[in-house]
Amino acid sequence: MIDDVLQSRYRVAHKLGYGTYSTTWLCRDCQTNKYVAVKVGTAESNSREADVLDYLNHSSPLDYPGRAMIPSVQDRFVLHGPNGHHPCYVTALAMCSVSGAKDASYKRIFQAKTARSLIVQLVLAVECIHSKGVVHGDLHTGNVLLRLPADFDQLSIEQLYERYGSPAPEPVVRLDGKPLESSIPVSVVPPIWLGKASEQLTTSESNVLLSDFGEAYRPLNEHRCSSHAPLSFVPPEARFEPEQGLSFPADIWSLACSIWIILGQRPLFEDILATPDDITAEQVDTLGNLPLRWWKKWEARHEYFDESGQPKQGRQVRSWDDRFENHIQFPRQKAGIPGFDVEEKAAVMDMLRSMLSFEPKKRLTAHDVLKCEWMEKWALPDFEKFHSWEHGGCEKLA
Ligand SMILES: Nc1ncnc2c1ncn2[C@@H]1O[C@H](COP(=O)(O)OP(=O)(O)OP(=O)(O)O)[C@@H](O)[C@H]1O
Repeated sequence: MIDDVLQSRYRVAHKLGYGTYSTTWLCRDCQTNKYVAVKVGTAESNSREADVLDYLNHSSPLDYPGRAMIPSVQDRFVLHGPNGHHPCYVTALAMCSVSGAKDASYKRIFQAKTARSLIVQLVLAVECIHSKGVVHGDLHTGNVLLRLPADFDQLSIEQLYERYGSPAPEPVVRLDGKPLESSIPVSVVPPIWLGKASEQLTTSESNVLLSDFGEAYRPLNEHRCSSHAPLSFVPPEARFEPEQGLSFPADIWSLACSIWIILGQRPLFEDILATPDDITAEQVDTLGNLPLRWWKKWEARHEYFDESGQPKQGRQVRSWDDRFENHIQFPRQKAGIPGFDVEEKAAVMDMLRSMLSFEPKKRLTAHDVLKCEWMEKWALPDFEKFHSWEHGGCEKLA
């Protein structure tokens, strides 16, 4: 696939990564001399994601600042291969995801100004899609991409390889030694890494693209009762009240969990080897009692709590405040990266607490989040230093 030219236009330079239903390739657009990402769906997969992106980019209102963080579909086509028809679409190339930048870092922390700017952009993006009646449905930091600087396009493919490494194909072999079927590629290429470690990312480089709209839905037209987001980002109503259908507040829960991990080092609800019951217990430890109807429905509650709702003896319980200290402030201090003062901590905790109400209807909307004290006093000013709000969108200044 490397070096192929798709549609007589997109030269495949490297692989960016893959998911369940697609592989994304780094290509050079020979018409514009710019790099792009070409997402190639698995055979016979649908083109829903590109349809959602087209809708978000072309439906009114057009003047939401968050539209700048929604990728636009530059081109669409279908490739025909031995496995069938593959829907493809072309978007801007990104550097890496927010979670990728953290994974590339030993410290796993963003500078405070960078974190604030990333959060503003993520909330603006969510406000924009909600205003158009769309729920993202899979919000987490792996789906928050960071744009590349414009001068990246000046690199030739040779210079790209010199700086980031050439593709290194590895042969595909069957463990039983038999020959490959004709539908299997003879080699595969490990993805390129264009990103940076989280603490090295400056505010002016922190330009967000919200990606992966494969799970997006319009709650007014479609009943969605499950969430495919990673376990620690899944809203509790998906577990306790799926029959009610998920809606915009489900994104707000996942948005709060994403904000937490951008501010600190570790997720709000620890998900390593966790079961859905472990996550519910973490949520109760952090946020207090579940609504009674959910509490009664939760069969495993006796493993974590006694009849009066007190944590079982010997179980380590970490409060909301402990988590802020241990997940956000202490790792920052240890990494030598400034944390948040008492006043800012109170404002950010207040905002997150109101986004993490167990009752979906009581959660803030994305629009409300933008009006919170923390946003107005701390986050928006940092964001505005590097971005302007002109032209109905938001453009990078620096
Ligand atoms: N525009 C882009 N620029 C750079 N990298 C990208 C771009 N789009 C996707 N990627 C990378 O490609 C990989 C696959 O992303 P993709 O959104 O296709 O799948 P996913 O979310 O990992 O999985 P799934 O298809 O199961 O939802 C990820 O590592 C992602 O960071």
